[in-house]
Amino acid sequence: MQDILKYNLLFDALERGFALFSQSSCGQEASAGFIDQPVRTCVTIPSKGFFGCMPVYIEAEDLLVSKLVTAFPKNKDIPSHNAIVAVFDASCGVPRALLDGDIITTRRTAAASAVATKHLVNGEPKVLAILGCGVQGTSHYDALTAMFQLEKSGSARSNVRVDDG
Ligand SMILES: NC(=O)C1=CN([C@@H]2O[C@H](COP(=O)(O)OP(=O)(O)OC[C@H]3O[C@@H](n4cnc5c(N)ncnc54)[C@H](OP(=O)(O)O)[C@@H]3O)[C@@H](O)[C@H]2O)C=CC1
Ligand SMILES: O=C(O)C1=NCCCC1
Repeated sequence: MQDILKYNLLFDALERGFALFSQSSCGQEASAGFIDQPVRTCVTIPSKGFFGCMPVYIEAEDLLVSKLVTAFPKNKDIPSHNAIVAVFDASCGVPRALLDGDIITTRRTAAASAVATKHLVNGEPKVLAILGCGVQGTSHYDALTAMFQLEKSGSARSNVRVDDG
């Protein structure tokens, strides 16, 4: 997954996916087929974290896919987020693949931020500052520096601990 899921490929795929999802969601007919993606369903594990299920039907690929993801923010020495992605054939319902979802979560999230920034930013961004050097802090640095020609970029661990209750 590390070798396959390059940011430049992800940027293009996400832009196409977001456009199709938006068209499908407002009932527009898209020649590239529709996407049916309900909001993630979550089960809460009290004071520990959550377990989320993220299904989608992608007509153009004839695929049914679901990510299953856990977020246990208090994990120490093991990742706080863990995921698998199950892929089924939408023509017959047969399972086709079970993928490690960790790199997919790490990079897709950051690539989505980079694509959103490209469309929302006013002008060409020059400076990037990231607070926090966890998995997403690091992947956002990689994705945003891959997307933009920045003059200054950096990330830092926060000395301020937010009280998470
Ligand atoms: N929308 C999406 O698709 C996704 C969203 N996420 C969300 O992004 C966030 C980051 O995830 P990820 O990077 O994987 O998690 P990590 O556990 O790898 O990193 C957590 C980050 O938060 C900081 N942090 C944790 N607790 C505190 C605190 N009490 N006060 C201040 N900083 C704190 C850590 O700082 P330090 O290193 O100094 O401890 C670290 O930078 C989470 O909220 C996660 O749920 C994640 C994946 C996908
Ligand atoms: O959308 C995702 O993927 C995730 N969102 C919140 C944290 C878990 C993964």
